[in-house]
Amino acid sequence: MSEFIAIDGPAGSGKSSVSKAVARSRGYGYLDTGAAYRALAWHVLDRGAATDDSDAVLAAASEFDLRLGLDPDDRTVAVGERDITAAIRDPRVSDAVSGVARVPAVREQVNIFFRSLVAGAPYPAVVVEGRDITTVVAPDAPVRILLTAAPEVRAARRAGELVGENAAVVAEALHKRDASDSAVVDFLNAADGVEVVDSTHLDFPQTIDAVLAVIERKQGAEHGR
Ligand SMILES: Nc1ncnc2c1ncn2[C@@H]1O[C@H](COP(=O)(O)OP(=O)(O)OP(=O)(O)O)[C@@H](O)[C@H]1O
Ligand SMILES: Nc1ccn([C@@H]2O[C@H](COP(=O)(O)O)[C@@H](O)[C@H]2O)c(=O)n1
Repeated sequence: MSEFIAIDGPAGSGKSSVSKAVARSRGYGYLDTGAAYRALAWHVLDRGAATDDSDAVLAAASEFDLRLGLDPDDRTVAVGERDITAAIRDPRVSDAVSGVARVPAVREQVNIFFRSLVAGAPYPAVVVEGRDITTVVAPDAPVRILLTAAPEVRAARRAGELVGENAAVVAEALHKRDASDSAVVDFLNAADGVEVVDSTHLDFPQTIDAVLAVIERKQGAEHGR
């Protein structure tokens, strides 16, 4: 049975890039839970429905053959035989994804999927990142981290990734998604026992080191080292 390393935080805080690097460096698995929500949003749109129609979302979720692995070097996401790895990063999906994430039955369904993936993982631990991982999906995980950064820093980092997109439009979309998502789960405040890593003034390697330091300290305490 794999151990959860639970990481949550707001949009653009570095959850996926930092978690992946941490998983690689420790030989752990990596689970991008946002990819599951994005894949479902893509699936709803692909069926010609809207993600603000919760009946349509539930119907799509009942016929949702999601394929998502734990290898930090393989980000492939598929629904059935269709590879949607790139499509789920499209702004059209980013704008629609909060609609599927606010349906409670969807959250229960994907959480069961996440726990079963980790339970059967061929790794000593899996770095699992998303917005409710430290609080809902794995509240008993030995390592729980809230990764954050100032809103303007997160927006600038995200704008830097999206070549050709207007920085102000990117920032507005990111803040809008945070506002919508934070009505469903609180990923802006650390729950009891959750360590905060604030990367506002850290570069990427320093952020990885800060997360690794928390993991080592927590695992050391857990195993009496
Ligand atoms: N400490 C850092 N310094 C500089 N850039 C960083 C740092 N941490 C992350 N980044 C960069 O910020 C961008 C956003 O990171 P990432 O996509 O991992 O965030 P996220 O929290 O997974 O976002 P979302 O929830 O929207 O998917 C990436 O380009 C990443 O390389
Ligand atoms: N644990 C999670 C993970 C994601 N979401 C929702 O999915 C969207 C996309 O997530 P990214 O990490 O890929 O940006 C996110 O905006 C949430 O709506 C979630 O609710 N819980």
